[in-house]
Amino acid sequence: MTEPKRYVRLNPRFERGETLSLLKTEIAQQQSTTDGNGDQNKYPLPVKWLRPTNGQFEFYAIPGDFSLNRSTSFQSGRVYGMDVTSGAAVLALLFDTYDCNTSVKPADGDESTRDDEVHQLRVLDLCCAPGLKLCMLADLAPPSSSAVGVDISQNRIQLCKNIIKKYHVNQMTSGSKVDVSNDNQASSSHSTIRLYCTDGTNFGTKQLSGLVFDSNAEKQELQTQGKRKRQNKSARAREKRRLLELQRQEVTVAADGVNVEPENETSCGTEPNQSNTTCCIPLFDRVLVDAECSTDGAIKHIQKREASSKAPLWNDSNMSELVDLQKRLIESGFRLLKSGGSLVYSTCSLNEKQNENVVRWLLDKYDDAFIIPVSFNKQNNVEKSPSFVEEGSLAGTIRFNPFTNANDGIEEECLPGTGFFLSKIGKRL
Ligand SMILES: C[S@@+](CC[C@H](N)C(=O)[O-])C[C@H]1O[C@@H](n2cnc3c(N)ncnc32)[C@H](O)[C@@H]1O
Repeated sequence: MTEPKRYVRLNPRFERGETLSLLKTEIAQQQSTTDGNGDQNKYPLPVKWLRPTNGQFEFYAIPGDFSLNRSTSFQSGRVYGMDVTSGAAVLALLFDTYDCNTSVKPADGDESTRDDEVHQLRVLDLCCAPGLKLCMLADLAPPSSSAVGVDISQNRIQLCKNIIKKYHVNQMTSGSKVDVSNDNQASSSHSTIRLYCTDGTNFGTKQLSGLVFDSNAEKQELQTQGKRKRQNKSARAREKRRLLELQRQEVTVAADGVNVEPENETSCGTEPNQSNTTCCIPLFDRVLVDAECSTDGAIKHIQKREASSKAPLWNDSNMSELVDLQKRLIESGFRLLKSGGSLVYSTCSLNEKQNENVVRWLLDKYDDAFIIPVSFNKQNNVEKSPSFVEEGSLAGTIRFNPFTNANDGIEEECLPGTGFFLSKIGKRL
């Protein structure tokens, strides 16, 4: 099996030209120390089939054998190592120009439109760790939006925290560390990110708990403790108190009905100002359910499994448990979605049971759920979708198939690094 394709997404906090030029130099340097075929000059190569946002490409292909971890571009937080398919899920969730029935047809370099250009969004990522999609959601949502990430795994949520600190909290301006003395600017122009370590299948149904990170609180803490890397005892206690208070406020907002329509819709479906509303949190405009899956589409996971005899094999019994978890996750995400909002369900599996069948199950159970067909063929100067983008067995759903025989050079260069399924689902008003 060949090296899977690899991609980076540029961190918008840095000047793009500088980042691309640094990356190009680093690719050339690594290449000169290995037996490359001299073909590396073309990298980093923009991924054209994913339409640019704000006139700028989001993703660039890099050589499959480039050691990203060792590069300054990566270590300094200028680039995220992230597959294009993950980007496709985030863009489909935030931007309606990927919807098949939208009339918006951007011209070359035009800005993509978001259904809700000016208003801040409340976004939920129900299986968020390690957090690359969550970071992208927070980067591309309108200013002052809030992004809430939930994950059941403590280890993975810790990883997620570190990634958010690296890319969001420590770096707010071009090429420099965050100016913690200017907290207003920092918190008003970027999305706030909160992380909960808890079970996504029942998030919001009972007393809210598990808030482990808030990006604004983290910035304030940086301000208080300066550049010290390790927190002392009192800083940890202060952080704990602050998070508990923020968690309490998240619930109070819904219970008091402070946020007028449509925020007075709550996850418990109860009206504001009723005494039993303390268990409720405000619903979300957008929800991502990037569910736990068998990872059979991910080339690097396949390679790992081939190399290890310990990797779990899927049988009827654990597969049906997995599908059951996926159904509970998608149902929970749909319950937390506002009417008129949209949800993306995705996996890095190409197995119909974990994909189309889970979505079919939701559509059968909820009359107000419907598919919003998505397409990636409206990108610049390209009339048809790349051949590795296929429609799933359920109309309007999308599969990225990296095992396709790409039929032209450009497609070949920008084949996804993983098999991936995504479906966009709306909730009727
Ligand atoms: C495919 S990964 C998510 C990747 C992530 N969206 C990203 O882009 O970095 C699936 C995640 O689901 C989490 N998970 C599994 N069961 C869960 C549950 N019941 N509630 C919340 N998260 C869960 C796993 O810990 C894992 O981190």
